[in-house]
Amino acid sequence: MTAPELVSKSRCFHGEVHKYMHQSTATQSKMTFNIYLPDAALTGKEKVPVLYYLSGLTCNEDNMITKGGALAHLSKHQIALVTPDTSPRSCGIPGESDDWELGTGAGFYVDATQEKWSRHYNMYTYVHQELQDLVKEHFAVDALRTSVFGHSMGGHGALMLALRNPGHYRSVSGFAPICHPSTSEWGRKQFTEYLGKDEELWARYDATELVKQYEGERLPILIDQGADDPFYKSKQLQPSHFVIATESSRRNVVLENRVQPGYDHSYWFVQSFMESHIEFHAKHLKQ
Ligand SMILES: N[C@@H](CCC(=O)N[C@@H](CS)C(=O)NCC(=O)O)C(=O)O
Repeated sequence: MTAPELVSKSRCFHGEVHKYMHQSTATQSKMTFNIYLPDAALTGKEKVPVLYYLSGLTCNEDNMITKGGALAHLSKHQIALVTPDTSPRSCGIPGESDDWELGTGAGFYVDATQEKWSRHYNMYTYVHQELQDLVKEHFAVDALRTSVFGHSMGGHGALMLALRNPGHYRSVSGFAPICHPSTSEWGRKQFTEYLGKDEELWARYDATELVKQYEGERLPILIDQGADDPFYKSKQLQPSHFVIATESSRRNVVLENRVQPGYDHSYWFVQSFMESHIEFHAKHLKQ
């Protein structure tokens, strides 16, 4: 695997934030990501646990790492953070950037099967496999201690990745995750476009459908949802569907679901609960 190309490097909270670009096999395009490495990982003294964060619609690799308020807490726990982009970019697909809910910035963490998108839009393989292989090879992270979290579309991506791959992620959490994409406009629109009309295939990427079938190792899950989030109110997120599916199927998942009065969908909300999510992951990553 060719080494990623360093684009920039900045010191921050007793560690460094690096931005890299690399040619991806999964997406057949250049991809960028940021990685925060605490000093222990930079000196090579020890391999540190690693958290992957998946962003929401319209985001790139920078939104969370610049305004999520995560780095001080990651430094305290000596955990690395990887923030990938949310889609391939500038692939030459007709209309790829015309709609903020589709294409650029909206990859939905699936492997597209529809011809228009299938060459490049393979974000599932990219974030779950290719990027993690690359990070493991080039940085001092302990891949056996990996967890995943995310926001909105990325919160769903995190839940879906963890439920599809029992034992791979120690813990998973979401800030206002889309929870049942087969039943909400955010989800149906993108699944139809990327995966076609076969709803059985959708179910393999839908966190609520996946939790009904989960047979893996014990999976700790934390969800925070702002009560004043307009996308929650308009039923794009549907956390209650996920809660009911979890409770009724009695699967090997331990879910803490919290609704936070007064908070909306923005990074003001995300940064308000970031410390609590990192404490949650640190507990499981250090066991
Ligand atoms: N552009 C949309 C909002 C999209 C949105 O809220 N995106 C969330 C993720 S779903 C986000 O994190 N946006 C980027 C940011 O706040 O930095 C609108 O105008 O309603």
